[in-house]
Amino acid sequence: MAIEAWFMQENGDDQRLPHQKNPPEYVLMEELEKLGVLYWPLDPEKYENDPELQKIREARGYSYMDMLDLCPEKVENYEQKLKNFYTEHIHADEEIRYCLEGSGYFDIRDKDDRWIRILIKAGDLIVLPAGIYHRFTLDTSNYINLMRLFVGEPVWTPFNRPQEHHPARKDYIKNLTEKVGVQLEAH
Ligand SMILES: CSCCC(=O)C(=O)O
Ligand SMILES: [Fe+2]
Repeated sequence: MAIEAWFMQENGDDQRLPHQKNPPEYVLMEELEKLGVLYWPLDPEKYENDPELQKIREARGYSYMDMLDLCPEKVENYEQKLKNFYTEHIHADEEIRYCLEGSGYFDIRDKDDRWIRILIKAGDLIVLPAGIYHRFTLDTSNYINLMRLFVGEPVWTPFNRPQEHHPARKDYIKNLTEKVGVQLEAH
């Protein structure tokens, strides 16, 4: 199964709706790859003892892992956390999430600063590169259970936009410029 992604139609509607354009404009994995996104489809039933997951963790140094079961009973400051997740931000490191149950949307900015909405569902392991502007929302299913991975001691700190002088942002832009030859405007 491939990952599903599309350019967003931004309007004032509920963030949990798909926000597809009419007609829809889908984005292929190869375009996401150019933006630095990585993706593996895995078997979520096997997550506790999955040689494929193990291989990825070893290859990329993902030594740390924990679970984020996004429901109001299990998460402190649930509403505030959801708000923070949907505030456009970057991190100094990769954001690595493996969806075990439920689903949700990761929105990322493309090279022209357009929002691409990525549907993440059970079995999807996704890596967002350090320095990419992004945000996250639940979808109308209102539930997701995620594995969080990290290289070494985890740092989850979000840096809200604008962050044009953040080293991770500068590095990201530099890589993107070299890779696809685009010049991003500072915002
Ligand atoms: C719910 S995981 C994704 C949210 C996010 O972008 C983050 O935690 O930094
Ligand atoms: Fe994030």
